[in-house]
Parts: sequence; structure tokens; C-alpha cells
Amino acid sequence: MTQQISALPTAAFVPLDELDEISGVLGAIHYTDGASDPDVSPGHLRLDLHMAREPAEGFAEVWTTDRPVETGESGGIGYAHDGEHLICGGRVPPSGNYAEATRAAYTTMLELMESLGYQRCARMWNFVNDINADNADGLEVYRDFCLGRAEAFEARNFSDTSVPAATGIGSLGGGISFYVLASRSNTLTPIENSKQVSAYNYPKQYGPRPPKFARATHVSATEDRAAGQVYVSGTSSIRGHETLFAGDVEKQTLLALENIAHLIGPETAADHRIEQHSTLADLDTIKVYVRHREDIPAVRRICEEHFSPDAQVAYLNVDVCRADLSVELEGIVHAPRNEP
Ligand SMILES: C=C(O[C@@H]1C=C(C(=O)O)C=C[C@H]1O)C(=O)O
Repeated sequence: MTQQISALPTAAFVPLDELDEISGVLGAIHYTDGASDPDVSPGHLRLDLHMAREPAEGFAEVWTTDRPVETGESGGIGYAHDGEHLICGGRVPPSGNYAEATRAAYTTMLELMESLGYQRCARMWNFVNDINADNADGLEVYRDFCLGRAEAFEARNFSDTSVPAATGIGSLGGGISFYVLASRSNTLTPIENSKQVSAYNYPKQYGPRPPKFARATHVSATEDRAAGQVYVSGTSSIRGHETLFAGDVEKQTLLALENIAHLIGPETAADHRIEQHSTLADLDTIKVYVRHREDIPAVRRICEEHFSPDAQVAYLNVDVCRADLSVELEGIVHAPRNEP
């Protein structure tokens, strides 16, 4: 079941064999058994990510709209927009080094967003093959990617407090695939977690340039930021800037959930002067990234104790951005909960 994008962008997970039944598609991101370059020939953005070992394990994250969709391609970036929201994406092919190609691709994308008038960047997703391996110069691929991304954001004058929510996760192939959701006029509020150091302030022990993302982005169709929704970044077992519970996937899952609960809860909302606050039961379109396949049943059991039975949840067996992290979760809060 997809949800129409009206004032705010949202999405739903759809089985790959049910996509033809859906109308008003802005973007269809296929989490499947191979990566592709962006394709706008279907009249929306299609981007295939190598995130599943076989199509039967895959799904599509489908962004829909009730408005006419225009598509195009520029400098290798495919895009689709409806006058208020833009989805765009691309791919850096497999390489021994990624910083320069990432910087160039992200710069092209950010320039395209500016030229189309969608400068309010709500959410980014990055899928990095061999994320924990060393590049040709002995630098971890993730750190290589972060270097290029940081340079692109700086070149386009993004301050640390204007970067969007993001995910940076491993993939099963295809180099580095990425996609972005941006808005023309929504009111965006980056949200940080008081229990974690902001990623863009991580010390250099994690790489030459820090990952540039917010812990979440609150998106509202009105300037008073009421009735918004929250894009929760990939969240793991990190307190301050340190990984906790290395080797214990169940404790890592519980701490990641605790981090998200705090991030979307009343204390953080008050810190950011946002009325709306939520709980884990309000989280939907959730992706759970698990490093070791054999850990998925235990992680699923813990997640099912915390999420709504109505939530869409996808479990993916891929690497996580730090070698000592075993699990990571992301999601979207669609409906505020303001009861005391
Ligand atoms: C899990 C973390 O970072 C991951 C990497 C991200 C990126 O580089 O864009 C964003 C969120 C997570 O997917 C973290 O640093 O807390």
C-alpha cells in the first residue's frame, strides 16, 4: 500500500512484482540483487541498489505524489520532481579510490538541486560497496567516501548545521550508489541527539574528514513546523562518538533503539523547539541493516518488541560503516504523538 505525497514526502515499501500497480510514482528505489545507473525512462526515477542476494529478498521503496512528475538527467544524475519535491540519484562505479569521484558526483547533484530550485535537502542515502575494506591507498573505503562528500558539501557552502539526515551503509556491489530527497519550500529542521556527538564533529580517529549528516531532519509543510514528519538517519550503538557493545549484536540493537527513542522523544523535541514528539511505535518504513545474516532473527525479535505491528520493516544483510558495528536502523516518523 503506498502513501500519496501531498504536503510532505513519504514512501512505502512495495514488493518488486507489485510495482506496475502503482500510479503517481516520483521515485522507485529497488533494493535488489544488482546496482544500476539512474533511469528515468519509466517517467519517474528508478535506481537499483545491490542490497539483496536475490530478488525474492528485495523490495522497492516507492515515493509517490498526487502532482504531475517531470524527469531528466544531468551529468549522470537522474531526477524526478513534482514542483515541491525532488528525488535524484546516481552512482559512482567501482574504483580503487572514491574521494575524487564522490566529490564530483555529489557536487554535480548539489548544483542540479540548486538549478532546479530544490535546495532544501531533507534526506540522503549512500550505499558503499566494501565499505570497511581498504582503498588502493590503505584508507578505509567509508573514510574515503566521507572525504569526498565533505569536500562537495563545503564547495557548495553547506554549513554543518544545514546537512541533511543520511544513511551511509554497506552494499553488495556496484561502487557507491546514492539518492536524495529535497524540497522547494518545506520547513526543514536538522535534529541532533544529546547522547551522541554530532557526526560532523567526530574526532579524526574516525577518518581525515568526518561524515556530514544530521541525526534526523524534521520536515514540515508549514513554517510553524507543526504536523511534520521526521526522517531518522541510520542509527547505531554509538554514545558520544564511541561504539559500545562491540561483538554483542543484541545490546547494540537495544542501544540503537534507545538512541532513536531519545532522538524522536519529548526532550529532543524541546531542545529543538519542535512541539511534536514521538515514540518508536510511531516509526515506519524502517530499514534494519544487520552485518551477520545469522543475527537477523535475534535482531528481528528485539525490533518487533519495540515497533508497531503495522510498521513496514525491511531487514538487510550488509556491512555497517564501522567494522565494530553489527547493526543499524533508520526510519520515518509519519504521525506525531503529542499526548503527555
Ligand atoms: C551509524 C552512523 O553513521 C552511518 C553513516 C552515515 C553517513 O555517513 O551518511 C549516516 C548514518 C549512518 O548510516 C553514525 O555515525 O552514528
